[in-house]
Amino acid sequence: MTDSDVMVIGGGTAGLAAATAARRAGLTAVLISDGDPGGDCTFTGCVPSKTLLHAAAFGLPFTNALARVRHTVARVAATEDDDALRRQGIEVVRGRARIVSHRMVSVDDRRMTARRIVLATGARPDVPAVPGLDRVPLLTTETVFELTEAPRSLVVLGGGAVGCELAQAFAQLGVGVTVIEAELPALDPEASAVLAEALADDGVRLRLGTRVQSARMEGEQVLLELDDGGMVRADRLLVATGRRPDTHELGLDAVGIRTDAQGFVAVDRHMSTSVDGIFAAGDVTGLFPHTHGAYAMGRIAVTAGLRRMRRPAFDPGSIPTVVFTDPEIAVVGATEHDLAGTSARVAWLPMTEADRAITAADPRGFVKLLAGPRRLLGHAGGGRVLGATIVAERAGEMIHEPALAMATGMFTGRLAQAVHAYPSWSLAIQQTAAQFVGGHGGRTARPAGPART
Ligand SMILES: Cc1cc2nc3c(=O)[nH]c(=O)nc-3n(C[C@H](O)[C@H](O)[C@H](O)COP(=O)(O)OP(=O)(O)OC[C@H]3O[C@@H](n4cnc5c(N)ncnc54)[C@H](O)[C@@H]3O)c2cc1C
Ligand SMILES: NC(=O)c1ccc[n+]([C@@H]2O[C@H](COP(=O)([O-])OP(=O)(O)OC[C@H]3O[C@@H](n4cnc5c(N)ncnc54)[C@H](O)[C@@H]3O)[C@@H](O)[C@H]2O)c1
Repeated sequence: MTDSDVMVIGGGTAGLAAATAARRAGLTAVLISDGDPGGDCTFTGCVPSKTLLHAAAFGLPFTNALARVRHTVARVAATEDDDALRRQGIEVVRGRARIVSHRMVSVDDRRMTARRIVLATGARPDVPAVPGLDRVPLLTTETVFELTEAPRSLVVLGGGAVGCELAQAFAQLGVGVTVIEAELPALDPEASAVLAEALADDGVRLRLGTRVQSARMEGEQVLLELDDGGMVRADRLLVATGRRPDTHELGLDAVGIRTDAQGFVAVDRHMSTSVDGIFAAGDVTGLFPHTHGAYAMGRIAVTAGLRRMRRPAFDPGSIPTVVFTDPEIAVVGATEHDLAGTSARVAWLPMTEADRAITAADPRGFVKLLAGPRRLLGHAGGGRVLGATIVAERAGEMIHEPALAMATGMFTGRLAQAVHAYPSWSLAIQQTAAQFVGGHGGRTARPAGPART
């Protein structure tokens, strides 16, 4: 006899999704959380960063913007606190869990058993091994939202999603920001170019293709020496160079759970780890480090074990990602450089030709759709959607149409036929898709190749 059907370790998005899915399936669920339920997304990730971006774009002063962040975090956290979970029948245990055996977990002196265990312990900021970095005061996403006063200057190490979003927000709040990025992210190069220009327009200084060699304090300021011979000084340093799995003292070795080279827990498509009865979901797997991915994985970690046939599986292929800068950068599926040299075709529409962008006086960006031949039918009907990159003020909303087309195997001709409202941002999707089945505004689809317009 076990204490519960499902025991979830970690109260972030993946853990909450798993516990809720268990209850919906009529199973008993225990959620072990070492902090307030909500995890990274609510307290140190999506919610504070998107609130800050919004407050900065709205022109709030720094202290008001950070106060709004704290207020918003509290509001969201209240929707998923212990009481809210107990009302759903989820037993919440506070503390740091450790796996004892493939059916048993301990929290302090308490031992609990379950038929199924879900690891959803997330990830933490990863600070690179740069000489001197361990001796300078630095901010990470776990501390940056606690600032109460604006620094005059901020250097951001890492120009990924965190680096770009927070650099833009801080710059708009009046802080002098420099971003140091070793390698350009694997975005469509045209998307990177628009983003770089937008950041520069907001006053962000970009030091691309360079690494930090050493760090030290000089008076009150942090001084970073770069491998291109340059130096950057700033009042504060934000390290945003990626994340490592939070498996510290979790006891993975006790039961032989396999991890990859970076320590992320290895799982199959059904979120099963290498140990029978133990599943993993969310950032701790390193599979798709976004909240909506964590949510999907958390549900699958429970529901896949309930079925023998047509078991739910995690397929990140048609799940979009959005960087919430201004303009937004949204991507689903393949990019053009992924498909260069294949029989795929690409259609491109600059937002300068999209009436909604013109009326909004923000014609930055473009829509790029990629389509490939279908079996037997080839490019008839425009081919099936293989990917999209959209850069636009509302790209994060527009991307869901090509994402849905991918998930349902729709061909681009259908997107072109569906009458879109004028002048919506999404009309640009119809106009781009029309290039696969005739043309739009003198533009027609061309073979995918090295990115060009
Ligand atoms: C600044 C920032 C902005 C972001 N913005 C976005 C965005 O806009 N959109 C998006 O999709 N994603 C965004 N993300 C990513 C998103 O926050 C994560 O992908 C998501 O929160 C991961 O959820 P999770 O449940 O896997 O992990 P987490 O939310 O990290 O939850 C894991 C929980 O488990 C707890 N825990 C760990 N070990 C134990 C243990 N042994 N016992 C008990 N509890 C334990 C942790 O304390 C934590 O509370 C952002 C991230 C950051 C840092
Ligand atoms: N909108 C969103 O969905 C969103 C927003 C923020 C964060 N996130 C997620 O949160 C996680 C963390 O984001 P992140 O931006 O920290 O990680 P990231 O992996 O997205 O980017 C880290 C960047 O730092 C650079 N870098 C690494 N070491 C460096 C060094 N020594 N010097 C200079 N540059 C270096 C890398 O080249 C990379 O571009 C990611 O998984 C991301 O997907 C998502």
